[in-house]
Amino acid sequence: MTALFNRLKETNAKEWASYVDHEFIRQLAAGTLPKKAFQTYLIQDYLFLIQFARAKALAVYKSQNLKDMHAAEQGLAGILSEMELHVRLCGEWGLSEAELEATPEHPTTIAYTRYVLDCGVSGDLIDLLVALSPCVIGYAEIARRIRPEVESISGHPYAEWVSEYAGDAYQTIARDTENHLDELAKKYVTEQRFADLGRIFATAARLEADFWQIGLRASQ
Ligand SMILES: Cc1ncc(C[n+]2csc(CCO)c2C)c(N)n1
Repeated sequence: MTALFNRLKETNAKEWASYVDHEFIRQLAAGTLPKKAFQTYLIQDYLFLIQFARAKALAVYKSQNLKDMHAAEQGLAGILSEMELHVRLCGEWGLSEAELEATPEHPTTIAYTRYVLDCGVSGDLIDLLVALSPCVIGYAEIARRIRPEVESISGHPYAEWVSEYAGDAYQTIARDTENHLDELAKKYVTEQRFADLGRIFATAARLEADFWQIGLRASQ
């Protein structure tokens, strides 16, 4: 069987494309995305990452062995370091960490994060990791693809954001995440189960596309 993650992507190609080829990303890559769109997105992303840190902690709870726990631990460490970027950029715009945390969550932020948490609470570790996979692996794919365009524009306004995700540290986390999911799938995922996991994957990819839309809507 093709490795699980690639198979999920191929089976849900439309939802995947709506996420990784979103208009927000096209404008971001070209450097034309309005600042208001990016700022609105990044503040919501900070709130999103707080919930995703909880989801990684839930992955520890759902793990039955140390290997799976370490993988969740690495994911949690990745989120905490990613949030330093958010705090720094928002600080440059005059927003404190306390103000960030006091910002109300957008309905899409609530929908996406609570959906993922519920996949983990009501399902097993694989359900949870599949719900998390578009987020972790999608950003690595997006950043790799747009990096040449971003680097060709001097003084690109979003260069720091892109280099965070295109950098070796993050690319390695994303590759490890994909390999870990594929290994678990080889052991535990049957053909019957694949359809259920596909629905989780497609929902998470659609919610990622909606998440970009939070930013675009704010600048219209
Ligand atoms: C909406 C949204 N989707 C994905 C990411 C990317 N992301 C989420 S958690 C994490 C660290 C994984 O170890 C990364 C890179 C994001 N920031 N916001």
